[in-house]
Amino acid sequence: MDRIRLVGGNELNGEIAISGAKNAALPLMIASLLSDEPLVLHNVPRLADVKQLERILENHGVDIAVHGRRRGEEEGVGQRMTFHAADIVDTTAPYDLVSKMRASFWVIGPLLARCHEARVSLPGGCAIGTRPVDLFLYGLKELGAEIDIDEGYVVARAPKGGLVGATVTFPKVSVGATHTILMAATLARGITVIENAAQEPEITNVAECLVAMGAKISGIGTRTLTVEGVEKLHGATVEVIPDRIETGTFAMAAAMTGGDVLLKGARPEHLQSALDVLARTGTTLTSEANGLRVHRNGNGIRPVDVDTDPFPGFPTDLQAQFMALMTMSDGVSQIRETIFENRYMHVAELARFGADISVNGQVATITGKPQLKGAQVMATDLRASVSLVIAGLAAKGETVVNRIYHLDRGFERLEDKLSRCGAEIERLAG
Ligand SMILES: CC(=O)N[C@H]1[C@@H](OP(=O)(O)OP(=O)(O)OC[C@H]2O[C@@H](n3ccc(=O)[nH]c3=O)[C@H](O)[C@@H]2O)O[C@H](CO)[C@@H](O)[C@@H]1O
Ligand SMILES: C=C(OP(=O)(O)O)C(=O)O
Repeated sequence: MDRIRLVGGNELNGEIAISGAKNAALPLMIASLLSDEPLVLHNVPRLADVKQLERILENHGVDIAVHGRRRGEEEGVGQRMTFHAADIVDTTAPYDLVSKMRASFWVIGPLLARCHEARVSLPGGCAIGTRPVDLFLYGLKELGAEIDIDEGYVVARAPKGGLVGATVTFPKVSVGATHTILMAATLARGITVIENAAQEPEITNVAECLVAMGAKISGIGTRTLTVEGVEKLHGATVEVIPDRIETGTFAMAAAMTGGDVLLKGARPEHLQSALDVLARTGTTLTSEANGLRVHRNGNGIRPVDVDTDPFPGFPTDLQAQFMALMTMSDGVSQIRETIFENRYMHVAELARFGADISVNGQVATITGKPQLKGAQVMATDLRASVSLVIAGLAAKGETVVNRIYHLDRGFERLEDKLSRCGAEIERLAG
């Protein structure tokens, strides 16, 4: 299993190109199931999760083409891919494919809408809590689906003539359930109103893609989405938004090591709450025409308290990285994780660097130290893994991060991007 070795202590200086967002690319790829015409996606990141979803879509009969880099295009530019679901040949998403990744469960929406049936294994994904699917099932039932759970599979059937529009009021904000019901509703008969919808930028990216495919959606970017079902969707060409979690991760890395980094292509408005928090730590953030500049000189890191929340709040996917930063603050800070009940797996690993963190229920209390020391650590889930890399970049001496396959699910060319900015970091194969 590959590992990452790094020697901490170097400032980060230079430019990092932000990749396409994993959490937008995945549902956009899934949206291709809704039409028999090709969906072309630009800026798709090269990630293990994208590869895994390709396998799942191919199993349903989707033809996938990756187009080569064009002359004059920068190396490392996102992939341009075509997804053509001319015929859905199989409406089952099997356990061995779906169990590796949470988002693969979302195929249930388009399959049910277009083929009127779906058999999808209960999902996997990062082990950060129980992650139930009750909100998906509630929403699909409201649209008229009949649902059974059979040997670990959700078996869903639409009524004769297909799904029927309805009002779906989520008792809790869910990104995945919003994506799924939104996609399903585009081909349902009549009007669907999704109340208490997630407002994450990735939802907007998908909603705008669906509109480009001929869907009728209003309220995009708000808590209430209204969808007027249409008979058919057509092909479209859509760009994946830049990854706000990758942006925030590198911003926190630069805040921790010090230095001056331009995050090229970043969209600050997609992570304003996280940037506001970073500014309060004493980091200077400047929006520039081609991205976001992050700068911290030798000043200390001020402690800041944070609660995670659905968008536009502070993202849970940046909680671990922010905790890493707080381990070297000038005082005591508290983080309250409100989205997932078990997203503190990195705490025990950060302690190996000498970090002082205690957890009581939802709240982690971090007492900052002037210096961390490099250590052997184990990556536990995607964002936890990168928090260990950030800690290692600032720690004195050598760090080895084991089990980095989690990182490859969500960070494109991480070592390359960091080493170009002066980090001493390498991948050890095997
Ligand atoms: C691939 C992808 O985009 N993953 C993101 C997505 O995950 P994901 O879509 O899985 O997260 P949700 O927004 O659905 O989860 C939010 C909360 O709702 C709960 N819940 C969810 C569904 C359900 O049926 N019942 C239920 O109780 C979850 O357990 C969690 O406590 O949003 C999360 C919250 O921003 C991010 O951390 C993940 O990176
Ligand atoms: C939790 C994440 O991914 P997933 O929902 O696929 O587990 C993530 O992207 O941080």
